[in-house]
Amino acid sequence: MITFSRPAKALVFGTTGQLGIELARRAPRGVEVVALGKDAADLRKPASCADIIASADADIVINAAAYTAVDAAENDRETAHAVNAEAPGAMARAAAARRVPFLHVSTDYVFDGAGSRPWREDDPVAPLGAYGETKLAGERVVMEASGEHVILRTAWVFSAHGRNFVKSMLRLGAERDVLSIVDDQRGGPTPAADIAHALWTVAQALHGGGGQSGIYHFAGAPTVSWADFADAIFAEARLPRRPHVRRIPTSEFPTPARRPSNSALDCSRIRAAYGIEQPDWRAGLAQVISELEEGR
Ligand SMILES: NC(=O)C1=CN([C@@H]2O[C@H](COP(=O)(O)OP(=O)(O)OC[C@H]3O[C@@H](n4cnc5c(N)ncnc54)[C@H](OP(=O)(O)O)[C@@H]3O)[C@@H](O)[C@H]2O)C=CC1
Ligand SMILES: Cc1cn([C@H]2C[C@H](O)[C@@H](COP(=O)(O)OP(=O)(O)O[C@H]3O[C@@H](C)C(=O)[C@@H](O)[C@H]3O)O2)c(=O)[nH]c1=O
Ligand SMILES: [Mg+2]
Repeated sequence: MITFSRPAKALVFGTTGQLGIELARRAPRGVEVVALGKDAADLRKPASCADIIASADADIVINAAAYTAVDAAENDRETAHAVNAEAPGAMARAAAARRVPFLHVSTDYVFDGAGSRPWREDDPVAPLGAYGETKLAGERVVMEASGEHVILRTAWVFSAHGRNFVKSMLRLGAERDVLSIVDDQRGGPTPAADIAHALWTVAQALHGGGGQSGIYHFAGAPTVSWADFADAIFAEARLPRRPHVRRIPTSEFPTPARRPSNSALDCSRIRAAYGIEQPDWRAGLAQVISELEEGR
């Protein structure tokens, strides 16, 4: 468990999502967490989120809220832009005015997925869809606020809560003998618990006066395809019968939003700056599945 050397008050936006839940569970010693759900802070109203920061007397602000429905965003760009870009911008400016660090989360979907080399933080961005575009716009306004900030780009997040690929596979796997899963999109599945730990580590460093602002990549290892990930899920889960994963190309699984083929993130910068290692997602997967099976 992380311990802060001086007491701190952390304002966390987002309580019901994968990351919001894990941030609350892993709150470091010495940190008072004030977590705000949509009822208390609606990111569709950026100015009201900024007002909360302006009057909160917090030492650190973490944004775990976002519009994450990748396909729905294609037809709901305005809402996605308000939540993923305008609100984080307003929040970052309010935090900067109070000289408080702002921690924000972004995505591998800012990249177009070309090539096979893991993406570095300063590689060219070119999102393929509305979700990625609005998240990229969010990164830019957070940086332009010019306060102390860390933007953690992560990928393929999973946990026992919320909507994610692991839970989708367990649900579909209980219903079908064969699942067709894309095998030509590769990335690093990332346990939400490990992202929470990384963010609290960064928060501790910034609060203690160390730590460098900027964008950092943080995703699980090893890099796999969605089909590989599905196989690993079925190997770990205790389903009555193990479904067969049929490996298909993306062309056989049409979706409203395009996804990157290569989503792998090079995570060396955060190791150098903060000593944060890439987690092995297989350990996190075992934990998430046992948490889900205990809950049954
Ligand atoms: N999920 C993934 O695979 C990935 C996620 N990310 C990023 O990581 C971060 C955390 O994602 P994750 O925890 O998985 O997301 P979830 O979809 O699990 O949770 C999103 C959270 O945002 C909240 N939210 C949505 N709209 C609003 C709004 N208008 N006002 C206030 N709160 C709102 C939701 O609240 P409610 O439930 O009430 O709607 C929920 O608490 C995000 O920045 C996301 O873009 C990056 C890469 C991959
Ligand atoms: C359910 C299903 C999905 N798929 C494919 C579709 C897609 O390419 C891939 C994963 O599906 P999902 O809907 O979970 O993926 P998606 O919602 O695109 O997940 C993304 O969410 C956002 C928020 C991010 O930031 C990304 O990092 C990424 O995690 O698997 C199949 O091939 N077969 C299936 O039966
Ligand atoms: Mg999805």
